[in-house]
Amino acid sequence: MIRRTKIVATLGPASSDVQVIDRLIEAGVDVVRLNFSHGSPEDHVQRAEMVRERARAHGRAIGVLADLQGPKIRIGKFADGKIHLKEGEPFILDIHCSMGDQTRVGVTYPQLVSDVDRGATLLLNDGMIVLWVEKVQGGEIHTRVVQGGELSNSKGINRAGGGLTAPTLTDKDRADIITAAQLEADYLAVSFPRSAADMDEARRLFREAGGHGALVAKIERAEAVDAIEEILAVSEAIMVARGDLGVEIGDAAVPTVQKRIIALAQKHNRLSITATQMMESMIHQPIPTRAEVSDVANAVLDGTDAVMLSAETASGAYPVEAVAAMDRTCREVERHAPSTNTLQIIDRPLAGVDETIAAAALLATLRSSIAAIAAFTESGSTALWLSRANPKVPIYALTPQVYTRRKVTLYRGVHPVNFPQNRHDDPVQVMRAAEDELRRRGAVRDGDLMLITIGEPIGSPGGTNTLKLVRVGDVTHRG
Ligand SMILES: Nc1ncnc2c1ncn2[C@@H]1O[C@H](COP(=O)(O)OP(=O)(O)O)[C@@H](O)[C@H]1O
Ligand SMILES: C=C(OP(=O)(O)O)C(=O)O
Ligand SMILES: [K+]
Ligand SMILES: [Mg+2]
Repeated sequence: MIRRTKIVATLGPASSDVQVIDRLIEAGVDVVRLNFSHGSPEDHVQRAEMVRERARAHGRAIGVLADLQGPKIRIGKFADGKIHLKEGEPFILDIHCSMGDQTRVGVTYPQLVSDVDRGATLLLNDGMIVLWVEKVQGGEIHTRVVQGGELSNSKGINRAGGGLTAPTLTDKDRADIITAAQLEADYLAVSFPRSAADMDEARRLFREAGGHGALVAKIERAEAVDAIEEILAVSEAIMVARGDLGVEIGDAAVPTVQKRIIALAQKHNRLSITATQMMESMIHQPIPTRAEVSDVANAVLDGTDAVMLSAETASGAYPVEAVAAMDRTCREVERHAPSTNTLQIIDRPLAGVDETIAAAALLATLRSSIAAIAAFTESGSTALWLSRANPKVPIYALTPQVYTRRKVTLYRGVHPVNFPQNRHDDPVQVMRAAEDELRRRGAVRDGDLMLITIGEPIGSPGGTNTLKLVRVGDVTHRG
């Protein structure tokens, strides 16, 4: 069975050459994430081009998600790339330091010195390293290591209890939005939004720069959890960004927030990505822990559209194995799990014609054994409605639009298919061609039942109004 939950993999130094990208694609990556917190704009442009070139070679569509850094404070770089901090040692965050060593490191946000005082606790690398502030002296924050460990280049710094003062979109983000538009990002992820206004501002800048992609609100601060409904109203997708979120609201609060916001996204017909530390131990080990497998499985059961890999694929030793571990976990869970939220779409008042068609399609899959759904779509909206209905049957989004094929890579249960069509085509011929295409792909066989959704006129967005139940290979309906 084809996997319904999508896999997002962050690209970095461990996943930048053609061989690794090819293996990631073969292992089943659906969307790549370019993390603008690391690397240069040129690196990201090159990676996006390489991924698209390799995706074409594999006959696949792969989405590109550009993730802005946001107002996150980060440490600078180390001469040796990383150091090892031991409990009890002194360590200095120094705004004038350009190359770090065992005693000190730079910070990206000089104002940090006025934001912290003696007694503050600083959490580095999503809370892995804990520093206690002893004194602030000029441009130096003198700390004592409370919890040590490995500290490498550009790791984030949070203050325990949250409270960042910087605005959501930094000057770097504004420049990176232009790069994201130039590399035709299919998704733009905004870090640390507090409100709908932050998302509106990012969208305005992205559209002004010519960006066509959808917007992802990263839920990673307490204010965003409180403002979740207004943020969902103006975003196509949310990310449960558990790294920073865990630091801000406490790790123990994350699982229930995750469940709540995935359910809300589903209810509002929005997409959701579950992110961070999903297969963390695979940075160093070829197999995941049981706890990590359970974490991925639970996100699938929560109904997330996608599960995400961060350092596992960006800088870890086993990027391909990490994708493979996610892939087998998702498939196994999907085989046994009941389809979540299935009846929600049928129970609630239906808003539009396309939503009604999606509900009818879902009902058909519950009553008959349907092998696949072929959805003709221009903008992807029919595919989104069908995906929100969450049938157990694969949904093939048939579209001539390359942007749409790349966008639906994130939609749970939806698989993009390149399908040329135009408004003068005869609908009967078009549907027959769809049947042949799915048969050619092995998605259906002669004798199977399949559903087709289509609108009139063919090739115009938003017009889906027809649901057809077809027996594959049956010549009588072929007109
Ligand atoms: N483009 C990149 N270049 C270098 N290192 C990267 C890149 N992307 C990710 N990484 C590494 O992987 C780690 C985890 O990835 P991610 O979650 O994307 O970043 P972070 O947690 O730092 O925001 C990063 O801290 C960094 O060490
Ligand atoms: C995905 C996240 O954001 P980033 O990796 O950019 O810090 C997170 O905080 O979980
Ligand atoms: K980021
Ligand atoms: Mg974050």
